[in-house]
Amino acid sequence: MGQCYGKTVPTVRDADGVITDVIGDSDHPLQQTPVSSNNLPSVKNTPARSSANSPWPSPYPHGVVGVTPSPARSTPRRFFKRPFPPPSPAKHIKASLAKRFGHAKPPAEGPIPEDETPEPDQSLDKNFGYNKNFGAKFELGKEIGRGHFGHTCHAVGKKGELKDLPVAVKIISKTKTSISSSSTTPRCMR
Ligand SMILES: Nc1ncnc2c1ncn2[C@@H]1O[C@H](COP(=O)(O)OP(=O)(O)OP(=O)(O)O)[C@@H](O)[C@H]1O
Repeated sequence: MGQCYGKTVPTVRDADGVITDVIGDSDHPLQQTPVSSNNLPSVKNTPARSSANSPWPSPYPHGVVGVTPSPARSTPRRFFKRPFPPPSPAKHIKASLAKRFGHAKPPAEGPIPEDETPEPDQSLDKNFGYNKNFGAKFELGKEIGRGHFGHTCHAVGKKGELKDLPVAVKIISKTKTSISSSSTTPRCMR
């Protein structure tokens, strides 16, 4: 068990000294593969040269002897090293900015305007100045919501243009901002 036994293939030597393998039994030989005396297949009688009588026709046109040269020889040379570096994407960005704004200089950094033409009654008061005298200006009510930076409370104005008007006051924790010195920064939102 576990051993491999090779099958002895009978051979026939012709008058030229060419040895031919005989595949199949002696009564019904299936195929004969000519080999030379050095146990290599005989080039003279290979099937590629004797395909005229083969039931499978050759894909090459008739009369062509040998193998067509490889088309790889006619492949154009590839240059892996680029003569110029690829264009910088920043140039495209600058060009698009120049096309949009009329000059190559990008707009000055700053807060992005939320609304081009805000209506007076819909704009938010973004000034943080209610930490002083906040209790004198607004009557703080119950909490109506919470956000990431703080919570929002209902309030009513006591004086000024917001007198007796309901407002929403967002109280931002001091730990979430660095504007005010107090622990919380009330922010009035209409
Ligand atoms: N003007 C308002 N009127 C009524 N309710 C409001 C008003 N502003 C805020 N709220 C309520 O308070 C909640 C929290 O508001 P807030 O502005 O803190 O939310 P947020 O923008 O998600 O918070 P953050 O910006 O801190 O993440 C809202 O979900 C809303 O229910």
